[in-house]
Amino acid sequence: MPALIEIERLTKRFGSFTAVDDVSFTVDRGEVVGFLGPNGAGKSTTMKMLAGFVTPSAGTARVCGHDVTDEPVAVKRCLGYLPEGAPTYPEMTVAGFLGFVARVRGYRGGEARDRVARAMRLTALEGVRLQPIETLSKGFKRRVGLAQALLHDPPALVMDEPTDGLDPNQKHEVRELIRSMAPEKAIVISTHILEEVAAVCTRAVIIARGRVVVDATPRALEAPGMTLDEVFRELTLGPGGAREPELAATEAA
Ligand SMILES: Nc1ncnc2c1ncn2[C@@H]1O[C@H](COP(=O)(O)OP(=O)(O)OP(=O)(O)O)[C@@H](O)[C@H]1O
Repeated sequence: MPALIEIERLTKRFGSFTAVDDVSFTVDRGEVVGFLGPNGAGKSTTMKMLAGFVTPSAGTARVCGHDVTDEPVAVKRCLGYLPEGAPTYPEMTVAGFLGFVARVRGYRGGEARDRVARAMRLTALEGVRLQPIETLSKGFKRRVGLAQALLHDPPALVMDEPTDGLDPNQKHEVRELIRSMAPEKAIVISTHILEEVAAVCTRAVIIARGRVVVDATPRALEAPGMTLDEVFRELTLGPGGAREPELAATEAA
């Protein structure tokens, strides 16, 4: 059976600048892949292509067997996506926003209420359910983003820095949540926190300058007597290790 997430020679060019360059990897049910790389390496762009927000320039990606370009609606049904910064509608209450997401996803009546209640329970949002999102702390806003990604209980989850902005307790809770969901799902998380990889990931894919430089278990990475931190620096530093396109054409993402 094919993996739930399949990325095959995926490439994204913005003008003459190649942000994602021939990236391939797969994620099976039960795997949590930590997607690592320095700023500007191409992590968010890869995730946006998986979620259908950016069109690939070349290559393909499939989620639950559906092609991200040819079958975008089918992909969205089986994918939960937490974008960077977790954009929401700030003036809506938590319950109002999640109810709206439930309706967009096609749930009505009791089922919609149950889905919203479950998503709020998983992300511990019940206490702020009637609060406008703009009045929440950064960590709680992030959890609202997480709740909308989990609402339809998708088999594939792609999360762009899920613990960004959370305090240590909240980080722990989100990692526990990811761990508890892992057996049933294929999960990709991007992160800059290397300890997170050891804590929740079964595999690490390191990307630099748009290209995959490592795809291995966290344990295999540490094996040659180096910490993950040292391995990361060695693989991603160097000419152009962290980069921004100087004259790259922009494209609305
Ligand atoms: N819409 C766009 N137009 C032009 N260049 C873009 C666009 N989106 C991203 N880029 C460039 O592509 C490169 C990869 O960006 P991306 O956001 O994918 O990196 P990242 O690995 O997620 O970085 P970070 O860790 O800082 O979030 C960067 O150099 C970025 O400036």
